[in-house]
Order: sequence, then structure tokens, then C-alpha cells
Amino acid sequence: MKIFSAQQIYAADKFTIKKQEITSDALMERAAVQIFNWMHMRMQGAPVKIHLFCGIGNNGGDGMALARHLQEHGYHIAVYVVNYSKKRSDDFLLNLERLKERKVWPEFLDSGSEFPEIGRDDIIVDAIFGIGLNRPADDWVVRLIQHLHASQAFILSVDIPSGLFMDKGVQNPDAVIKANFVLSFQAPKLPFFLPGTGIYLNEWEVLDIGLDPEYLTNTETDYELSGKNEVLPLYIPREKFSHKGTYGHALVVGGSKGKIGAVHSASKACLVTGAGLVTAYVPECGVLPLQTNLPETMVIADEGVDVLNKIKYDIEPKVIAIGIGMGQEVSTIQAFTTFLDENKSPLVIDADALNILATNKALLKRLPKESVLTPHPKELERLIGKWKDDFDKLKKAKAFSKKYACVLIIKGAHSIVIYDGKGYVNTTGNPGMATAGSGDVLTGVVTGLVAQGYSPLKAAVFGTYLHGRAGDIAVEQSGYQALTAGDICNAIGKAFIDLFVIPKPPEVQEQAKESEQEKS
Ligand SMILES: NC(=O)C1=CN([C@@H]2O[C@H](COP(=O)(O)OP(=O)(O)OC[C@H]3O[C@@H](n4cnc5c(N)ncnc54)[C@H](OP(=O)(O)O)[C@@H]3O)[C@@H](O)[C@H]2O)[C@@H](O)CC1
Ligand SMILES: Nc1ncnc2c1ncn2[C@@H]1O[C@H](COP(=O)(O)OP(=O)(O)O)[C@@H](O)[C@H]1O
Ligand SMILES: [K+]
Repeated sequence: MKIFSAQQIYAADKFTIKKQEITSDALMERAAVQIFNWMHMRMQGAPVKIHLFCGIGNNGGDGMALARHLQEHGYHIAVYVVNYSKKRSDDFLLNLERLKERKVWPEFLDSGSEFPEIGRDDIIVDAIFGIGLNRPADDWVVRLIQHLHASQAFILSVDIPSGLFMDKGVQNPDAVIKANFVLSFQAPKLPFFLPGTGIYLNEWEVLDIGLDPEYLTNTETDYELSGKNEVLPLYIPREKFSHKGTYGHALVVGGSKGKIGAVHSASKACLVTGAGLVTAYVPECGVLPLQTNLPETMVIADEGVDVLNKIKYDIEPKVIAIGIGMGQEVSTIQAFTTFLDENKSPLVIDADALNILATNKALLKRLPKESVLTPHPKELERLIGKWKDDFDKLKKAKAFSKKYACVLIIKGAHSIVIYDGKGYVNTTGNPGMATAGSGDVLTGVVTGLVAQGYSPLKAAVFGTYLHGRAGDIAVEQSGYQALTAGDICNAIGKAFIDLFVIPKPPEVQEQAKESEQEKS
């Protein structure tokens, strides 16, 4: 699914209005009807008080039009105009008039107003600012937002939580609505997925308002979401007359005394992702534990006992993962430098190898093209420098990826794969995965895919999806707290199987759940 910028959404509006020969007000009406239907289906006429806070632009216009539909269906509403500017949009004014024609008189709020009382069990519709926010909100609007939060009522935001910018981070946390639910038009917005802005919403859903498919299909976006629909076409089926040689030999280089487990996790993940052969390359101290605990992998010992000193081997791997648990001893840095000079295989680079690259930036030039780098936020900062906000981070990450022709996986709640100026935002995963070693598993998964012939970009996008999906499957058994990297690894097979499971409609899922409960 594409993630459009504000400018692209405005252009889609224009295109749709022209092509479908409709007015802009008709498009607003579609948006309002969609929100109304969504609410009506859940509320079924419940006599809960609904407070609609509407700005003076088109987001406010959506709120006004929604108020009309709620009123027509007998809902208990109170409508407020958050009068932050004299420049009201035409469609806002039109919908304000329509409301007045039905004898609904909104209360106008400005800097001198006393704010309305809101009950804890009421519902707030937040239609103050939409994607048109372009400067900080006035102090009194910030106070209003605080007042809404203080009520503890459920907040449903229209399109985007008011106060979030489409292209920059949050400067004043008090000036942003914390939405319980966001109903966003046509496509989700980038701030929903970034750590500094995604915290302002709990859940979101997209409502189709019929923007023109020609525009939506033909417009290239800077970001897209990677869900099942997007990764399924990447899957390479296994062939009947294939053999282990078909699926590539992966080498996993890393480990140091006390950190051999990282190599174990990555090597196992690489195997269960489908690599034909996996060899682990570790210091001498890692040979016995690996041979004992992971007999399916081969092991090559470095000349160093506790740390890597040489990185010399006589195989020709299809791909090499390097850095996990490796440490940064002087001899290891030297070995890594020489390795980069001699290496011919594609690389997946993680952990200490990233840290060594960050402190010796000249080494970055020696990476083969399309190397996959998998930094967590701290490692990323060491590589690209500090950032102002998430948007600045993405800009810097894109510049870095371009400069060194590498694929970056920015790990996080929504990991984002960056390559060739584009970002692929992952949709799977859960907070249970914030646990030691889960990154090592990701490295193994991506390496296992490259071994089987996936391009580095596809391996990064598909691997990040599979890794998160495995975490989601495993957490159903373990719960968030008890989830371990090993559980994620053990569920990778199920994540593959799940690719081909057609989701049941929600009512069937509900019935299945109920009959499960009855059985137990
Ligand atoms: N295709 C779709 O998705 C559809 C989307 N629709 C809806 O339209 C919404 C976008 O509407 P919008 O462009 O009118 O902007 P909105 O967010 O209402 O802001 C209003 C204006 O306020 C101003 N302003 C900005 N910051 C300010 C500040 N801090 N303090 C004071 N003023 C400030 C700024 O105007 P300025 O003063 O800069 O000229 C801005 O234009 C979108 O989110 C969705 O809900 C549907 O209706 C139809 C189809
Ligand atoms: N809150 C979260 N939601 C989803 N995925 C998460 C979350 N926290 C961490 N992860 C995932 O877990 C992995 C953690 O990697 P990393 O920090 O390198 O762990 P380690 O170094 O211990 O292996 C990443 O793939 C990241 O995307
Ligand atoms: K809003």
C-alpha cells in the first residue's frame, strides 16, 4: 500500500474532482458518510454524547458534515467550531450552513472561550486540524487539546490526530491530540509509523473515499507499506528437483567469548529461512557450543580463541552475515578490514561490524554494492549522525544509502527498509520482540533469503516482514514478556505457511473464537 505525501493527496483530490466530474464538496461528503457509517455500525444509535470539535479548514468541514449525518440519525451531538483563523474553507462554510439549516448551532470557541464540559464516557470527534497543519497551533488551541485529554473521553480523530504534521516531528507534545482511533482517508499517513509521532495514536483504519485509481496507481511515492499483499509476490517457490546447492551456502561470521549465542541465533534463523548450507565462522571458543547445539550448521574456527583475529576460510559463500556478537578488539577490527579488502560475496552487516564501520567511515567505501546494513537506532546514529526528528532521520538515512549504495534496515516497531530513495515500512512485529537477540534472528533471516537468490532489497523487505510475522505468531503462545529470540526463530516456518493462508472474514473469525472458548 502506498503512503502519499500531503501534496500528493491534494493532487489526487484535484485529479479525482476533474476526472469524475464532481465537486470538492461531494468528495467531502463521501469522507463524512464513510466516517458516519463506521461510527453508526459500532454505535447502533447508542445515546452516548458525541462532541465534535471542528477546525475551519476541510478537516473541520468533514467534522461538520459528519455532525449533520449523526444528527439526522438521532445521535446526541454537540458541535464546536475551533475558530483559529478567519480563513475558512469554502466546503467548511457550506457544511456549516447545512448544519444551521437543520437548526444545529455550533458553539464558536476562541482564545477567550470557556471550554465545554466533557464526560469521561462521552466521545470526542477530533476534526480540528488535518493534513493542512503548517505551523504550531495557537496557545489557546493547545489548551483546548489539553482540556480534551483531561476529560479522558474516547477520541476519534478524523484523517490524522490534530497537531501532527505530515512532514516534521512534534515540537510541543501538549499540542497534539492523543487519538484512541484514527480514521484516515484513502491511505495511512507516514507519521503513523514513526516512533516520535506514532505514539499519538493507538489504532488506525483507512476509509476508501474513492480517489481516482488511475492517479493512485500511477503516482510514485517515497514510502510504501509492506504487508502480506506486498511481500507475497516476492516469494520464490521451492522446486521439486532442487538440492541444497540450489539454495545457497551462507557464512555467518561473528561471536566472541560470552557472545557465541548471537551466532547461534543468526545461523539457526538462516537455516530455518531456507538456506541450503550454513557455516558459522567463530573464535575457537565457539566451536563446541555450536557443534553441540546446532548440529545442522558447519563450523570454522578462527585462529583466535576468544575473539576473531583473521577471518580466513576456503569456501565461496553465496552471502556472508558479519558482525553479530563480534566485539571490537583491535585484532578483530584489523581482521574485519582485511576481510573487506578480500571479500567478493554479498554482505549482511550487523552489530559490531556496523560499529566498526561507524568509527572507520573510510571502510564504508569498501562494501560491495547492495550490502544490507541492519542498524538499531543507536547503531544508525553512529552511522549517519544525530537527527532532529524522524523525518530528518529518514532524509539522512536515504542520503547514506545513496552514498554507499547500500540497503539500510532501520530497525524498530515499524522497521523501514531504505534503498534507492525509497522507504518500505514494515507492518508486522510487536513489543514482545524488544528482547535480546531478536535482531540476530533478523540478520539470519535476511541472509537466508539472499542465499536462496532473493535480491538484497527483496530479502530485506521480505525478511523484515517474515521476522515480524514470526514474532506475532510466537507471541500468541508466549505473551509479550516471555517472548524470546528463540521463539521468533522457531516460528519462522509458520510465518512462511501463513503467507498462503487466506484470512477469514471477521465474523467467521469471531465464530471460531467463540467455539474455541466454548470448548475450553
Ligand atoms: N483526499 C482527501 O484525503 C480528502 C481530505 N479531506 C480533508 O481535508 C483535510 C485537509 O484540509 P485543509 O487542507 O483545508 O487543511 P486543515 O488541516 O483542515 O487545516 C486548515 C487550514 O488551517 C491553516 N493552518 C494550518 N496550521 C495552522 C495553525 N497552526 N493555526 C492556524 N491555522 C493553521 C491552513 O491554512 P493557511 O492559514 O496556512 O492558509 C490550513 O489549510 C484532510 O485532512 C481531510 O480531513 C476531505 O475533506 C476530502 C478529501
Ligand atoms: N516494539 C517493537 N515492535 C516490533 N518490533 C520490535 C520492537 N522492538 C524491537 N523490535 C524488533 O526486534 C529487533 C531488535 O533488534 P536489535 O535491537 O538489534 O536486537 P539485538 O541486538 O538484541 O539482537 C528488530 O528487528 C526490531 O525491529
Ligand atoms: K484531525
